[in-house]
Amino acid sequence: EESKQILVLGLDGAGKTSVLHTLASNSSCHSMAPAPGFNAVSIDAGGRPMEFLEIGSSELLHSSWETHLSKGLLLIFVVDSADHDRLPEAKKYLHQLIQANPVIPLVVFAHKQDLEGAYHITDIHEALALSEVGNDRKVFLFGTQVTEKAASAEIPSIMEDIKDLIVHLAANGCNQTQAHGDLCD
Ligand SMILES: Nc1nc2c(ncn2[C@@H]2O[C@H](COP(=O)(O)OP(=O)(O)OP(=O)(O)O)[C@@H](O)[C@H]2O)c(=O)[nH]1
Ligand SMILES: [Mg+2]
Repeated sequence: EESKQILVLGLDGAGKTSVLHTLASNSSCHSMAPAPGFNAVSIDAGGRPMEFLEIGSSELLHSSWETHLSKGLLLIFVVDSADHDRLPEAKKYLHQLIQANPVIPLVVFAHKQDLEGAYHITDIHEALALSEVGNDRKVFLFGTQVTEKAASAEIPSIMEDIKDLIVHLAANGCNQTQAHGDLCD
């Protein structure tokens, strides 16, 4: 059986790899690049491996992204909260992605909160039209940052909390087959 993946997506430069590194710190993990534009990281979560797959946004145009989305456990979407000009593009991209899977839980990282002018999560919620991502979907939104100072120190507690949530969602989240049963109530 194919292992289920947690997908890490977002526009180029949004901070996908940085977020993955932070989630992986304090855990045993190994990473590899299965193909250009792909970055696979396996993180040990209490003895249970969790597979993360970062896919570069340019790869999605010519790869099997719909298959990845339809089979994924969870979608992590990273957005640069300070890059106001590209928010419409990020919104369009996100809505295109989630069309491929009406129930995959969505965790949005309103990232780079340390930057001046970064939008707060309420503005990001609006800009990405998160109220329109579907009624059958669990949606979470966090303001995050990975500064160099933080990278050298302990994993920020918000990241620990998000990681706990991701572990929980990955273990209990709805996928398409479960959605037809009663496991998602
Ligand atoms: N200020 C600030 N910069 C960040 C933060 N997170 C990442 N960056 C910077 O943003 C740039 C892109 O980060 P990556 O993690 O490589 O982004 P990515 O989405 O993986 O990029 P690609 O894989 O190239 O599409 C790098 O220069 C990071 O140092 C953050 O929280 N705050
Ligand atoms: Mg990257």
